[in-house]
Amino acid sequence: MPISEATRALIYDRCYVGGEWVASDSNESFAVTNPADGSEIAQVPAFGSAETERAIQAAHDALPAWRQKTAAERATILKKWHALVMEKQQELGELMTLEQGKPVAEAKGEIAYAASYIEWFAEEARRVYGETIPGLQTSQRIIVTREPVGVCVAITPWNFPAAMITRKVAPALAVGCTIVVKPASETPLTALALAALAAEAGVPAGVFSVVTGSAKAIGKVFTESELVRKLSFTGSTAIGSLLMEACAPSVKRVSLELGGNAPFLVFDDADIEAAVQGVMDSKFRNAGQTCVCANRIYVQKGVYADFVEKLTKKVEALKVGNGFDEGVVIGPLISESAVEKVEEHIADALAHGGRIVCGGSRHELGGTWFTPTVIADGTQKMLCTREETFGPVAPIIAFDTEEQGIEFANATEFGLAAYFYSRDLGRVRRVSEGIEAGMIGINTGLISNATAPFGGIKASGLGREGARQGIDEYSEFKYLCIDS
Ligand SMILES: NC(=O)C1=CN([C@@H]2O[C@H](COP(=O)(O)OP(=O)(O)OC[C@H]3O[C@@H](n4cnc5c(N)ncnc54)[C@H](OP(=O)(O)O)[C@@H]3O)[C@@H](O)[C@H]2O)C=CC1
Ligand SMILES: O=C(O)[C@H](O)CS(=O)(=O)O
Repeated sequence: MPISEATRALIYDRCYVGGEWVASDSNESFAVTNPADGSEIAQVPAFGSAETERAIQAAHDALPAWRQKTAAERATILKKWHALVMEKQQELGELMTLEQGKPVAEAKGEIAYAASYIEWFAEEARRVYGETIPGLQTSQRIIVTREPVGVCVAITPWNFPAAMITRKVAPALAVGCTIVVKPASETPLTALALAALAAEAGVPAGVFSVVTGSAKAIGKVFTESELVRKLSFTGSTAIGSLLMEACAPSVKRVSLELGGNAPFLVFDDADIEAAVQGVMDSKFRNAGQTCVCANRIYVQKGVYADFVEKLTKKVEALKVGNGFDEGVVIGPLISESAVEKVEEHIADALAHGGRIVCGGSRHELGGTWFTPTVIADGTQKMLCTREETFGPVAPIIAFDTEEQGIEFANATEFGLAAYFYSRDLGRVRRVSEGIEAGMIGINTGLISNATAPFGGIKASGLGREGARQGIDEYSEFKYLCIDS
C-alpha cells in the first residue's frame, strides 16, 4: 500500500531508549506486518533482558531531574506533545492502519482520542493537590503531600496502538514519573512514533522509552527490577493476572485494564432505533476488537423481532475492506487466530440454538476479513456469554423481566463495561445499580473519553485511567506530622 513520505518518515526501526534510537544487542529484529495483506512494513529490534535493564536504568537516572521540574514545566512539554501529535494526525492514522488494520478514519479518531489523554493530563499536572488536616495539639500540623510513584513500566495491547500508550504515559509524566513501555509486537510502530514526537516536544532522555521484543523476557525484567515501582498493563486477564503475581515479591503498584464481556440490554420501553445505533457504535468499532464492545445483546421479548430486523439491516450495510479504501468501516482482524476464535464462537452459538440472520462466515476478500454477523435466538449456554469474541459478531438473546435481564448481564466473571437502553427513570436507577461493571453506557454505546475514569471490576482489572483518578495511579501520598 503506497503511503505518503510524511507517514514513512514516522516509521522507526529502532527502539527509543535513554534518548537514543538503538538496535538489540544481538542485532536481531522481528517483522511488523500489515494485517490486510501480510506484507512487511518494517523490522523492529528483538530486545532481551540486558537491553530492558538499560532502559529501566535510563528511566531511573532521568527521574530526579524530571520530578524536580515544576508542574507547569511538565504541563508545557505535554501540551507541546499534544500539539505535535495532532499535527501528525493523518500520518499517525495511516501508520496505525498499516500495522493494525482499522480504517484510516477510525485510526485518525483514535489519534485524537489518544491526544486527548495528553491534553487532559497536561491540565491535571497542575492540580495534583495535597491537603492540611487540623493537628491534635496546638503545636502540631498535619500535611499530606503527593509525590510521583517513581520509575514505571507499561505493557500495552495491539487493538488501540496509540490510546493505550498515551493513557499511561501522559499521567505518569504529568506527575513526575518516568516510564518504559513495551507495546504489542503486532503494533509497535505507533508507539515508537509517539516517542519520537514526545522527544521533539522536549521530554528529556530517559523519561519515556519504548522497547520491543520478547514479551516474556521484557516482562520478567519489568516485574522483577527493584528500580521499578509500578506496572500498568492493558490486555487479557490471563496475562494481567500473571504480571500481577510476578510483581508481588517486590510489592509494585499495578494498574490492570483487562478483558471484558459487555452485556447490552434493550428494554421494551427503549427507543429501538437509538438502541440499534448504540449496538452499531459499540459492537462494530475496530471490527469488534475492543474490550468494551457489546459482546452479548439482550433484548426484552416484546421488542425482540423488531430489534433483530432493524439491526440486521444496518449490519448488512457495513462496508468491509482495506482500511485505506474510501467508506470502509470494517477492516481485517488482527490475525488468523483472531478469525478462528470468531468461527469457534459462531459454531458454538449455532450448536446452542442460535440462528444466523446475516454474515456468519469469512468475507469473500479472504485473509482475515470477516463478514459482520447477527445471530438470533441466542441462549445463555453460548460461549460468547462467557468469553469475549473480539470480532464483528452480534449474538442476540431474548429476556423476559427486568430482573432476568440484570441476572443475565451479571452472569460473567468480567465487569468492565455494560450498556442498556431504557427511557423509564426508575428502571434506569434500578438497572444501573444492579449491573456489576466499572462503566455503564445508558442510552449510548460510546463511553470512552479522557475525562471519565476508565476501568473495570472483578476479572476486568484494577484501577482507573483518565479522569482525576488517572493521576492517583501514578502518585503516592506522603503524610507530614510537624510539631513545633
Ligand atoms: N480493559 C482494557 O482496557 C483492554 C483489555 N484488552 C484485552 O486484551 C486482549 C486482547 O489484547 P491482546 O494483545 O491479545 O492481549 P495479550 O494479553 O495477549 O497481550 C497484551 C500485551 O501483553 C504482552 N504479553 C503477552 N504475554 C506476556 C507475558 N507473558 N509477559 C509479559 N507481557 C506479555 C503482549 O506482548 P506481545 O504482543 O509481544 O505478545 C502485549 O504487549 C483481550 O482480552 C482484550 O479484552 C485489550 C485492550 C484493552
Ligand atoms: O483496548 C481497548 O479496548 C480500549 O481500552 C477501549 S477504548 O478505551 O478505546 O474504548
